[in-house]
Amino acid sequence: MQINRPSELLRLRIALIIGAVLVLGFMIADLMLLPSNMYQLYIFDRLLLQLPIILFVVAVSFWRRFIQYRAFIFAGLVIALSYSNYWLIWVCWDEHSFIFPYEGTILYAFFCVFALGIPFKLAIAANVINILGFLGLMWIAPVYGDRVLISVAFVSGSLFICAYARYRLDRSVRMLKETNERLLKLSKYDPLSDLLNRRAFREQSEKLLALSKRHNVSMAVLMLDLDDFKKYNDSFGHQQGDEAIKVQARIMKEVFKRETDILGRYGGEEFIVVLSDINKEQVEKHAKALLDKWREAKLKHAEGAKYPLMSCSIGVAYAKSVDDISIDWIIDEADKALYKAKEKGKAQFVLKEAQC
Ligand SMILES: Nc1nc2c(ncn2[C@@H]2O[C@H](COP(=O)(O)OP(=O)(O)OP(=O)(O)O)[C@@H](O)[C@H]2O)c(=O)[nH]1
Repeated sequence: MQINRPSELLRLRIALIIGAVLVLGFMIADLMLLPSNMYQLYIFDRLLLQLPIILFVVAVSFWRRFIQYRAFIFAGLVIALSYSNYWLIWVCWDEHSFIFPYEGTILYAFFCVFALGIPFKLAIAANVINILGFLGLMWIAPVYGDRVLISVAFVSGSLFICAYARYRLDRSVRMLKETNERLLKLSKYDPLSDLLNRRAFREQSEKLLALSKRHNVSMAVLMLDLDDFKKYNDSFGHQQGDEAIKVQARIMKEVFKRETDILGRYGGEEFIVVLSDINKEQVEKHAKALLDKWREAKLKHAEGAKYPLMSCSIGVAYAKSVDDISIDWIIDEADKALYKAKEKGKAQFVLKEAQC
């Protein structure tokens, strides 16, 4: 699925600014807790280290490849913020014997992983680096005394839960996307032939007609119908009939390969193709190719069918100019041509030059 870049960028910038405001908000609470001789040190860490780091990332967000690399940048951000916090904990303890709380590390991790959206694998990597940093800090400066072990367990446990929650969330989002794609496909495609269903076909052909009108190009509609299909079904069974429908769809896909070609299942054994910007000779060539491919398929027909091999009849409506035509009208013209092809003996095509 394609992400909407401008709104995603804006959302991330707002999240970063909220992060910066939270750092400032926590400063007020922390300053009430800290002895005044540590203000300078604390303000240095928050205003001259952490805040510039966040603002640097805001500035980097204007880089044109930011969206592509954002996960790595945010992983770097959470590591930088956590290590600046470790530095503060260490200096507070080393120079002032003050026990600075470690909870900020956990807040940074949850904020960056969930609000900024660091994906699971990078969240694991960043959190492992941060846990190792915390272990190192406790090794060189056992700030929390006999609570060191429980502090290490609390930080490691919280960062692990953070990464695991990200894993679950990523998995749920992935499953939701897959389900959505499946539902979208089901709502657009006929499951048996894997061609567009009637509704989706109509939508797309209306769009193609509008486009053809704008560019003043031609349009053709081919209506295909399997010959004596009732007899085939009655002889070989419905399931075998379904196989013949699949062969028809395969043949259509082999013949019509342009991105703009619209292929649909119009009804039971009726199929439809809409082509744009094409000349009459090319359309005739395609119709012949469809008939040839049926001959090559050599699908034995039922006893009593007009031909020994399965075939289809094709009605073609060709409009050199589409200025005044509607999709219903040109389909109707193709239907009339199909009727003629059936009348003339089936296994052939009839082309009608459509003029309003
Ligand atoms: N197996 C199968 N048969 C289908 C499906 N949809 C429609 N049919 C059958 O298609 C047959 C269409 O029969 P008719 O409309 O009488 O046309 P026909 O026998 O092909 O005769 P002509 O069109 O004159 O050549 C019917 O027997 C339907 O049951 C389907 O999805 N699967």
